[in-house]
Amino acid sequence: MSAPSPTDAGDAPIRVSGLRTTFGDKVIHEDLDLEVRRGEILGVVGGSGSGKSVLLNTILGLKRPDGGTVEIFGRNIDDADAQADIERRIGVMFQQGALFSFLTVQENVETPLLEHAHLSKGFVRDLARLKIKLAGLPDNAGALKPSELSGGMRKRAGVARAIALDPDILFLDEPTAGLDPIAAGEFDDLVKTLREALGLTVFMITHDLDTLYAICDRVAVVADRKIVAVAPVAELEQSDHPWIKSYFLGPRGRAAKKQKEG
Ligand SMILES: Nc1ncnc2c1ncn2[C@@H]1O[C@H](COP(=O)(O)OP(=O)(O)OP(=O)(O)O)[C@@H](O)[C@H]1O
Repeated sequence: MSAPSPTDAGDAPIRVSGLRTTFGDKVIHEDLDLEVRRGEILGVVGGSGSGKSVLLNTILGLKRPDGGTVEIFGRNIDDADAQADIERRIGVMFQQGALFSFLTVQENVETPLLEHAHLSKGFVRDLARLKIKLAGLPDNAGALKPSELSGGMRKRAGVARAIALDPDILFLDEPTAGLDPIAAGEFDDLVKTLREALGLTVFMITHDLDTLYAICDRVAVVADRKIVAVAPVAELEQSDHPWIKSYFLGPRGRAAKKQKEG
């Protein structure tokens, strides 16, 4: 068996160790550890203000840690030489899709391809069309501006842009927030299909219990400034941690479990 290459971090493409983050005197994370396994869909949950978005921003290199390390594909995100490679191999869909409002969907999806891949204009156009289709949007969606899309379609357009460069990791920030249950279920199906079709590792912040039950292999719980548990939902249901207990065994948690079983 050949040794793994430096960019091939065994089965943990994301590894966070001993993370400390602060805003002034306020400590958000202290000694936080998290490993995301290759090919899994990891849901990240936690109470409002527990630090999920700050964790995401720190992993993405948008916020500097005050202590500890973040490695993506086995390389420290602080390593200037690794940054371009890491950036090219991850896709991010922020809440609402974060699309450029003055560009069409097609142009939004072409943007990362034009920035990072040295391809002909015609090839970029065809690739963008393919990603739009993969994200489950109809052919005519490419010509529309984000304001002309429904909330669900906007999120799909955000996904199309996030997968433009064939990333290894897809980060999703509350992807089903604001969608009706049918659109949310369809979005879950899309994430699962893309994971299988593209071999993605998915890191997804969500409040949506249905999503956790439907598609997440494991769920990481942010509480008490760290990750207090990472496990499949069935295991978390047995946890004694007060927040986890109230989250999974409260009325909404029970309803989501019932729907999954039904
Ligand atoms: N730019 C900032 N300056 C100061 N404090 C901040 C900043 N960004 C976040 N915080 C604080 O960090 C803490 C964690 O915020 P974060 O947005 O990560 O929570 P969250 O778990 O994503 O919450 P929610 O589920 O409500 O989105 C909060 O107390 C928040 O007020």
